[in-house]
Amino acid sequence: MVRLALIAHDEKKDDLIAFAREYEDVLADYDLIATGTTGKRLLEATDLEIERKKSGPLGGDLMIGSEVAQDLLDGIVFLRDPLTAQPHEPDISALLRICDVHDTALATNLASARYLLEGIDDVS
Ligand SMILES: O=C(CO)COP(=O)(O)O
Repeated sequence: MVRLALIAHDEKKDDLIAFAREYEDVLADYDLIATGTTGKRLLEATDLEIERKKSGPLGGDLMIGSEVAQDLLDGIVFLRDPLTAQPHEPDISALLRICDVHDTALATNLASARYLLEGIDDVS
């Protein structure tokens, strides 16, 4: 089964929720994980089952990065806020880097997130 991580910074959480609602039928067939607050918001807004990790600033990005390092994840949709400095920027960079190390599909905006979902069935 496809295992996908969903993450959004605060300014992007509404966008991710709208995206998850739009693709809810597709996402319902996936094994989903999310960082803490993103997961909470998605659980409230959809009927999806989601395994919640720690909140991003408390290590959630690193927990998801650990799954990437173990080749447990097929892809990540990570809607970053490019206009706001994040206190845990090193953790974010680590997650992006380990995706490149392991050639794990990573979408950081809605346009690429659509491509990722449309293509992920083919590669998994
Ligand atoms: O900060 C995040 C990603 O870097 C997301 O964390 P939350 O989903 O807990 O807000």
